[in-house]
Amino acid sequence: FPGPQKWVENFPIADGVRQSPIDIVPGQASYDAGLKPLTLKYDPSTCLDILNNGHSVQVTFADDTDSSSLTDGPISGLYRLKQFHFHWGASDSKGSEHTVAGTKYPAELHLVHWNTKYTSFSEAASKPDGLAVVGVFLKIGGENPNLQKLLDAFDTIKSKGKQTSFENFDPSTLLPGCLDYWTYDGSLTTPPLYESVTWIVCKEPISTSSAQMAKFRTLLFSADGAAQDCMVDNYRPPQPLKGRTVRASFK
Ligand SMILES: CCCSc1c(F)c(F)c(S(=O)(=O)NC)c(F)c1F
Ligand SMILES: [Zn+2]
Repeated sequence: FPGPQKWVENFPIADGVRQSPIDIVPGQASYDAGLKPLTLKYDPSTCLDILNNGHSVQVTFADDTDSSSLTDGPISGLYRLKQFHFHWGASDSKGSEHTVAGTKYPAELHLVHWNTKYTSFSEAASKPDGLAVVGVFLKIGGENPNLQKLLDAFDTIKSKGKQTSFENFDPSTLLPGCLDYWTYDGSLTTPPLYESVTWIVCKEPISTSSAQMAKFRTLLFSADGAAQDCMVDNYRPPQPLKGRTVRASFK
């Protein structure tokens, strides 16, 4: 799985006009009074399992009903939660995909939702209005007890392809208190890099501890039996804005 610089060979859209992530420059974002507050309604009973997919740790949700959904904010219609996952660094000095005026956070949470105007996630994933991803930065501060519930499952999903049941987790416990956000049109940040994502990046980070970040780094990119390859630096660097506007939901 080659690094970000090589993706363009197999995925030419890597050099596309609406690639993600980006560096968000607050002073250059335009406040849009028409942007609504986010409505996130998550039902813990839709939480299914936790998986090491070889690129990140992912928690997957049942998306056969509207029980866990995103509405309002910059989007129209209803988007269903499919999964959430993280990106992080080899040290606390890097790891987030989006940056804020050049500042890197140690990690970034992505809550992936798909537009129910389409019949499934996989149909929506390649459409220009198919996905809405809520991004939440993690900063080093106090230990996060809600995050700890995820970390406690990591020993059983250390290597690529490992999966274990993970039930009754409420993803809203990983959201910041303030849901002010920046929004822009972008893409998946891993191949196939589809330009199908309405990005909604929360201004306020959540806290995690350095010890908790170290736990993320115990995961492996590699499968059982293969040479151990620590899962770190699974973030794509910021991409050119190419004339896009970043809107802010707050002054
Ligand atoms: C067809 C992709 C399968 S679901 C998925 C994912 F696995 C992922 F990693 C990202 S990301 O690009 O890394 N973060 C925004 C996504 F957006 C996703 F929708
Ligand atoms: Zn992601």
